[in-house]
Amino acid sequence: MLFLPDGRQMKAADSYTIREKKIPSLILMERAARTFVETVMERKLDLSNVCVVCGSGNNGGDGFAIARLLLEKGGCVTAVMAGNPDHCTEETLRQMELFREAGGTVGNSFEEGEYSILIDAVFGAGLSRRVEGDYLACIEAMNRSGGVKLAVDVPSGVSTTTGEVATSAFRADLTVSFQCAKLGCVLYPGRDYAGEVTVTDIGVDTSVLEGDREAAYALEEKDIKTMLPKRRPNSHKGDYGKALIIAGSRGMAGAAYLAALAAYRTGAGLVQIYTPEENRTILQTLLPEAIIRCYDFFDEKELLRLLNWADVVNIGSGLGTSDKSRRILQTTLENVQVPCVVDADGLNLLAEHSRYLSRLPHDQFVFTPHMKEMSRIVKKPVEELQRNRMEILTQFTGEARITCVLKDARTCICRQGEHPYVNLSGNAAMAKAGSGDVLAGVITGLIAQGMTCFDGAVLGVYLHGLAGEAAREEKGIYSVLARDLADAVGTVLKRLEE
Ligand SMILES: NC(=O)C1=CN([C@@H]2O[C@H](COP(=O)(O)OP(=O)(O)OC[C@H]3O[C@@H](n4cnc5c(N)ncnc54)[C@H](O)[C@@H]3O)[C@@H](O)[C@H]2O)[C@@H](O)CC1
Ligand SMILES: Nc1ncnc2c1ncn2[C@@H]1O[C@H](COP(=O)(O)OP(=O)(O)O)[C@@H](O)[C@H]1O
Ligand SMILES: [K+]
Repeated sequence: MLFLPDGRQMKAADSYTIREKKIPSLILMERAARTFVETVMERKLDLSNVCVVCGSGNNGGDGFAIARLLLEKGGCVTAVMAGNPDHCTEETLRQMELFREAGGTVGNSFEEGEYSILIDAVFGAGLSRRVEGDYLACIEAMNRSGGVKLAVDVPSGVSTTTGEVATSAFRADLTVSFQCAKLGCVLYPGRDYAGEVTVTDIGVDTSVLEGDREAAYALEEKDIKTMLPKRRPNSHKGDYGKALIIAGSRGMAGAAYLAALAAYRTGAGLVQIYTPEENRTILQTLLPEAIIRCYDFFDEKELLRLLNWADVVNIGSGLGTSDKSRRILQTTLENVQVPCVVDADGLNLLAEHSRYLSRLPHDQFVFTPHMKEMSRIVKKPVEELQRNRMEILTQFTGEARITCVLKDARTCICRQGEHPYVNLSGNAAMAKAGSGDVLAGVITGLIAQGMTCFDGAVLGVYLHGLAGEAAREEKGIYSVLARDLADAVGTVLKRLEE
């Protein structure tokens, strides 16, 4: 598992390390600079005309230390103090002095031009407001200049909390981040400004973040094995859960198919689809392994019987928003006693009838909205959600007390009392109809096998992204279909088995 702290959280970890581990700030700075320069040397970059632009905070201190170490490597290096020297931190002043003692010169304004390497050490994790005035002009001039562009810790101008760029930010080819990638460098648009992100170990103790429920995590491939439900030799289908998929409407049999297929591919023992009568033949043909139960009209008794049968329910993919669908959703939300994944039209109906939210019989619900569906639920524009996704998601899950998977190129998963997760797997091949139905099916399949709603959601999203990577490998970024994703879940799980 990786921490993805924002600036405040990283500062807390830095301070903890300085205070409790007795590692002086100047030593951490020296380590940061050394690992940065190691990265430059490993990549055999041209040191013939290096410019390091420094701010007055500790990011600037890193910059001066980097300038000095590159000078020692034989580089031709100039440094620029872009900030107000009177506001320099003690460490930054000391680093500037050391650079001068080593023979370096410090300019006081950045000259636009051609460099072999241009290093941005203006702002790091301490950015606290919009970049304006001389700073803005400096960053824009840096962006117009030539050379390999490297950012120290964070590209200046990117919010470490949201990834937002309020005015402008440095456009890096490579960002060398210390100890952890910062949250804002994995969320968009910050991700685009950061370029490639590499993380170096400078010995900051991040254990203090374990106690901070706001600090975000990301899964890594090595985490999956311990999380995946086990399959025992002496077992039968009943041991891996009965999943009820309430999905599909006229012309939308595919959504039910994809969700059910994905639940099976993920390992669910038995999948039953509840869908309109006209989908019977299609689904029976596409997925003979599933039980197909069909309806012509709303039959409350039958629905309650099915809800009673299931170990996990998945409702909403392609369900439609007719009155019949609404009644099915309402009955399900009010009566289901097992974990329940609500997707797509289930969420659209819920947004129209927000009173259903206050009547959920328990907290074992997983909502899987994409940005537009979430905007309908929380009644905020998509742009606001994109700018401030974590805060809005945290507030929503605090009030609704459910697990919520907010889907996007960087999907975020939240539940009150848990660390939020940001998903780092997947790619743009997945931006295609039906991908979300597959995700709902994967999460349902994991919960069917006994995972909690939150763990099933976190792992499901990560696996779904890995499946996207495997499918892209085989079919290419343009041609992956949602059903390839469901099949690729199998490829990924098999790889993990080996
Ligand atoms: N001991 C530590 O805390 C360590 C810090 N490190 C480096 O220090 C950085 C964090 O240093 P700081 O906390 O000093 O923060 P920064 O150097 O990122 O910047 C903070 C300074 O910029 C000002 N500022 C913030 N936003 C501004 C804006 N939009 N316009 C104008 N001024 C603005 C602040 O008032 C403050 O003076 C990290 O990113 C990392 O590079 C590393 O050296 C490792 C150790
Ligand atoms: N560019 C991308 N990078 C990574 N994942 C993506 C990208 N685009 C889409 N996805 C993933 O694909 C899924 C799309 O879901 P959704 O929009 O609900 O599709 P649908 O409703 O058509 O099934 C989500 O899980 C999302 O995270
Ligand atoms: K920077």
